[in-house]
Amino acid sequence: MAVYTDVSDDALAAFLTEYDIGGLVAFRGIAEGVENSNFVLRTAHDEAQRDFILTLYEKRVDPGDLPWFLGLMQHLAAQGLNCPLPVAGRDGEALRHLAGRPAAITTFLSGVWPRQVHAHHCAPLGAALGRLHLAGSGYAPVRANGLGPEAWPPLLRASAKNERASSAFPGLIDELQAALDRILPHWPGVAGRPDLPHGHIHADLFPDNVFFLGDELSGLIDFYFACTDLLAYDVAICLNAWCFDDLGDFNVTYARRLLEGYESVRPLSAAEREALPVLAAGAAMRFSLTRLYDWLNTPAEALVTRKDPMAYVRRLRFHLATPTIGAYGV
Ligand SMILES: Nc1ncnc2c1ncn2[C@@H]1O[C@H](COP(=O)(O)OP(=O)(O)O)[C@@H](O)[C@H]1O
Ligand SMILES: N[C@@H](CCOP(=O)(O)O)C(=O)O
Repeated sequence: MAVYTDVSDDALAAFLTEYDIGGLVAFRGIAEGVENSNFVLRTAHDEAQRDFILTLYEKRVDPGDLPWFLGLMQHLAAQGLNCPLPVAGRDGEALRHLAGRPAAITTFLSGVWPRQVHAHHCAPLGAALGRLHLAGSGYAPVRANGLGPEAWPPLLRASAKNERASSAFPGLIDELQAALDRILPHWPGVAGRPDLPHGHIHADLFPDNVFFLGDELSGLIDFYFACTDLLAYDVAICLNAWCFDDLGDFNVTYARRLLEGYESVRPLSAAEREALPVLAAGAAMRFSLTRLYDWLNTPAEALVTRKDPMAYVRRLRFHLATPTIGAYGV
């Protein structure tokens, strides 16, 4: 589920008077997603009906970051990227408050996310990521990645302190510590290592954040982990999220298509290609750590579905055992 905060009819009616988007026709919570509360809102203006998404921002989103996220979506949409466009109220402000939470309305995107990834999804996904990176370059404000390499040791320590860590995941804390010791000294731009191109990255472009209509990619959503970081790290996140099957096996055809799609828009430099194994290991580490933390700290009776950290630990093992870029289809 992802409706953490209920919205009463009266509160919604009062909220909508601040907009010029027509009268309310329908309103329902969306069960998918894990971070925020999302609702579909249908309004009518004269004869025309329109759908919107109402988001109430919850636990992990720092309210101070919301203007950056909404500004980035506005910028990307203006550049022609198909992403949700924040809708301003009559006073020109898109970021407002509802039911005690920061809230915003954005445009509704058509399409469905692929429940099963196939090879034909991967090139369009790569190309869309490349377009996102190019389109983001004109957005001046910067947001550091709060879940980048500096955040990984504290996240691991926080999980290690949890009394259930060793019984739920025997040996995992030590394995992740050993993996961190291998990854961090090789991270681009640290300890005198050459840096790589930076820009605004999505940082969570998993299949559930990418919509398709038939074989056509129709839009990208969920920019609430977006930040300014290594562009190739975003590629590495997608290699993890799109190129492993349900058994945890890496699919090099998917990876090749993803990279070809990306490079049809933004070719990777030789240094970016060389860095793919460590970036992919870092991406697997990031999702292993946040999933592990959430697994240990989400009460079993909570309505949200906990995501399995081991799925990303297995990816991490693959990357650490695969130090050459050939294995990625490069
Ligand atoms: N702009 C949008 N257009 C259409 N559906 C959307 C849009 N934004 C979110 N959704 C729906 O809400 C679900 C959860 O959104 P998401 O942003 O991934 O939530 P969370 O950040 O809480 O994980 C998506 O899977 C999709 O069904
Ligand atoms: N993609 C992350 C969790 C974030 O979920 P989202 O619903 O906001 O995309 C993971 O799989 O661990």
